[in-house]
Amino acid sequence: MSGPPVVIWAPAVKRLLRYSDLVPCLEEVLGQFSHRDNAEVLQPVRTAVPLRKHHGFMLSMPAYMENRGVLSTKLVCFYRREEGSPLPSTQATLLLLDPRVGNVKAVMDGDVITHMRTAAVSAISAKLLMRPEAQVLTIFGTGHQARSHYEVFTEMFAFKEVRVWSRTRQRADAFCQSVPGPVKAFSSAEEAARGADVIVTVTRSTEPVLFRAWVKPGAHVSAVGACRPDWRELDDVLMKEAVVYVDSREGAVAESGDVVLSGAEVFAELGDVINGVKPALREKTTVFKSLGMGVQDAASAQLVFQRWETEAGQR
Ligand SMILES: NC(=O)C1=CN([C@@H]2O[C@H](COP(=O)(O)OP(=O)(O)OC[C@H]3O[C@@H](n4cnc5c(N)ncnc54)[C@H](O)[C@@H]3O)[C@@H](O)[C@H]2O)C=CC1
Ligand SMILES: O=C(O)C1=NCCCC1
Repeated sequence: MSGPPVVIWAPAVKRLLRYSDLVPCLEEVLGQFSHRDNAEVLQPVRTAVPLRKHHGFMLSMPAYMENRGVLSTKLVCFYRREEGSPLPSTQATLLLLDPRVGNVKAVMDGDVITHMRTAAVSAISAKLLMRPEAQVLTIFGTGHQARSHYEVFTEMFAFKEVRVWSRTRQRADAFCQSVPGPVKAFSSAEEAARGADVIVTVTRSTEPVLFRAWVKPGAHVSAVGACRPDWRELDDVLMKEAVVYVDSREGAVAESGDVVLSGAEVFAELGDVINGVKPALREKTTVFKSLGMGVQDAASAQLVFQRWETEAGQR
């Protein structure tokens, strides 16, 4: 019989997970995913259960990496919240199992993992697809993902200017005051976007907030919100004119309103670029449409658990 699972909650996950470990680990995992070799990664398209009464969805995100011996599933609920609602818009819990016997080894907070692994994957997209001379980063949104994206983008790259846009100036100002480095607050999305080399959209919008007319030719856009087939963050023109990269083709055609409703062609997965199978067209305007993958959570949970075991062994 196996013992009960350990519980590793948000403060411990935050202490144990570092971008310097996460980014190279996820880069490797994205490449493995795109090989479509079942011994490397098995990840069915996630299921979404609508919580109609509560204006939300529960996603179930299993993944198995046979070669690494990692089996996990994340349950994440996300909601359309009224502005100013005290309730969280996303809540996640992760189960890490022993694939040999099927017992749950750890129950982990999934929020910190979701914030950090999503931002880390966007940073990988920027590393691969932004122009080397990129100087200006713009973030649309001021929530959890905005913060984690700010953290990893400023840790990995040396932008000369960072901008943030929110629908209210107050929230943009509050974001600027809460982060360690200089950020310019914008109350006009257009002004925040014009001239930016990299634009990260991390909003809960269901309508386009970023338009091709505002995007500098050759810029890189990492589009992280709009994770339902009828939700949008980017307009049709941007989707059709840019070269579109995704985390998973199956996920993008099933879940991305920006891809499905625009009719844009998906050029490649990030993993295809990492594997050298598809080029990184840095000179073109590029969009990375992120939806999130169970295998990103699985690899992150393994990193947390390994560090937790090391710490436990030292106690
Ligand atoms: N691609 C992925 O792997 C993941 C995507 N997400 C998605 O990323 C987005 C952001 O997530 P969090 O930062 O955790 O949410 P959050 O609730 O912490 O922040 C959302 C931000 O969007 C803004 N916002 C809300 N409605 C808006 C509208 N109509 N127009 C413009 N801005 C609006 C809010 O003011 C806030 O700044 C959500 O859409 C979420 O579903 C979340 C986790 C993973
Ligand atoms: O991958 C995830 O985790 C999520 N993706 C879409 C929205 C909520 C969380």
